[in-house]
Amino acid sequence: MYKLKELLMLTDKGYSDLKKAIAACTITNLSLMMPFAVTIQIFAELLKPLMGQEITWIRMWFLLGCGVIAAILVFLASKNDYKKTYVTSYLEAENSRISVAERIRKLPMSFFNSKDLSELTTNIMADCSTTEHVLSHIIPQLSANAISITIVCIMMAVFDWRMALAVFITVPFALLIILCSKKIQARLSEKQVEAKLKASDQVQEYLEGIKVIKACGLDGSKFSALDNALHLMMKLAMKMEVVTGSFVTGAQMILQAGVGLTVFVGTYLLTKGKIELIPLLMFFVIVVRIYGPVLVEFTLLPELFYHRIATKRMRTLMSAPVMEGDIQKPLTHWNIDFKNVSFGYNGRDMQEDTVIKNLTVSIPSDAITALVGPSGCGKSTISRLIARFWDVNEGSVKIGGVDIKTLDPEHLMSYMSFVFQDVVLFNDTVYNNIRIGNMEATKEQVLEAAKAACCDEFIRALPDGYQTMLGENGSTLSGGERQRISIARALLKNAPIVLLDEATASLDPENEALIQQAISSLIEGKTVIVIAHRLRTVAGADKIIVLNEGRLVEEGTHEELMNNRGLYERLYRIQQESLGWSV
Ligand SMILES: Nc1ncnc2c1ncn2[C@@H]1O[C@H](COP(=O)(O)OP(=O)(O)OP(=O)(O)O)[C@@H](O)[C@H]1O
Repeated sequence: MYKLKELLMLTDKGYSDLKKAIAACTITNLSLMMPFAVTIQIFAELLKPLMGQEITWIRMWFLLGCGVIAAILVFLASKNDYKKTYVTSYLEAENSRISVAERIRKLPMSFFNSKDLSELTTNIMADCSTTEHVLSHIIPQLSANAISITIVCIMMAVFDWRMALAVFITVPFALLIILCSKKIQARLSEKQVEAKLKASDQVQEYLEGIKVIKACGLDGSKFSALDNALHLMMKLAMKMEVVTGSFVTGAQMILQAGVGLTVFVGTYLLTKGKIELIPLLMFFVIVVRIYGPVLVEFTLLPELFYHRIATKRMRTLMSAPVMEGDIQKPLTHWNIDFKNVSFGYNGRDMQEDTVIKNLTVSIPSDAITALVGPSGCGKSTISRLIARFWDVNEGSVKIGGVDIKTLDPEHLMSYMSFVFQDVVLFNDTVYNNIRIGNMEATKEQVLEAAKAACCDEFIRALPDGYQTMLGENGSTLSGGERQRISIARALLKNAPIVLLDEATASLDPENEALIQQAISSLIEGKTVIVIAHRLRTVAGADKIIVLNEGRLVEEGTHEELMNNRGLYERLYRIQQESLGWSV
């Protein structure tokens, strides 16, 4: 049984609930035998005239009374069974969804580089639903049926072992067919799951890229890729049904042969005078009744095989190593030091993919530091390393002298605010989207942050003001408005380190002025790291770090770097010249 807990990836509570559910289901199954036993007794009573005996009416009334009591007991057992199986399985599935989401939150970004979104969605939604289904509809019924079938088998064998043998002899053969099909079904299930993932990937890509698809006239080719993926999914689903159906039907046929066998053996024994008519008739009734639960077992088993694939995927996710570091030590200084840092998105083994190369640089506290350099030189990567979205492969990043690898990632995050160019807004109210910055903030604080980020005016003009729903990723707002909401969020967080990545790059001058004003409130008295392409926007920074191909090439103030006449001066000059261009 312990293996079952591992196999189904259950929590301790889930496992103990499953045991209760199996017990409840077994009780229901056994209680269902009571009306059946009463029916057989009534049946035997009714057949008495055939044997030249009289019906005992007192006994008949007694049996009817027993029937009513049995029906009440069945009702109570089913009610208990329902509560124990369904309610607890839904709770367990909810728990496993939460633990998967929690795990995902703790995984390093490198994990997400190798996984796509639809696979993770499948992990959280479909795999947990499979667990839900297996816990509510499969395991308790399967176990309870197996227990009650065994009890009936033993009882029948005690009564007449020859007849019991005739009834049950076909069961192992039919079961063998189901077990033999396990490998084929598992292979097909895996293919089917892959096809489903591919199809949901295609649907997602099609919907996300619908603008580009239309603009570039890709409807035909992109749609045929989607069409093919959906067609493959349908084909595999049908194949799966046909294969599963064939095995189950084959097993059913063999099992049903037991009815004929029982009649044959029974008639033989009757003619030889080795069995009475009434017990024989009882066996005939039982053989029809008992094959029902056995058939249910055969249809449930393939579903259990399928569940193993879902748990395999969940197991991979749950065993992926989380980010190291659990120190919650409060940080008091905000100077950031990179020492001999090397980093590549594909890990330390892929030397040719190294993005940051042996970088040693300091970012002073309570000052504005700009990261500049040609596109792809690693500016954003450095900001990701500071936030520990990724861990360095070599060297160290220290904040206030503490190696951030030793810190709990969530604790570290509490010291940082971000403003990125692509703002993520949630399908929630404007108010809640700002409050995400600090869930403990009061209403006044939220409004104050919105005002400081120049959002208040446009938010009040929205149909429901702060309570306006934003739609998916705030699609109803302009780029500048979205950006200001993200600044309000960062302001509310009031973290000592602020990372700004190209925050004003794609905005018109009016919006840019508003955002500059919002940013000024945000960065006041903070350790600020700005990533900028347009060098004139960072000319006033306290320190400018110039990178090229992942290496530090220059550092200093704007004046110092201009005097150096190096890469910075060259990039600055080119940008100034381009300002004079017109289209
Ligand atoms: N998630 C990722 N996985 C693999 N490689 C990545 C990833 N993100 C960035 N890179 C690569 O790392 C290198 C540096 O990227 P980065 O975004 O840090 O440059 P950047 O200087 O910020 O560029 P830009 O100014 O164009 O935004 C690039 O070659 C890029 O292709």
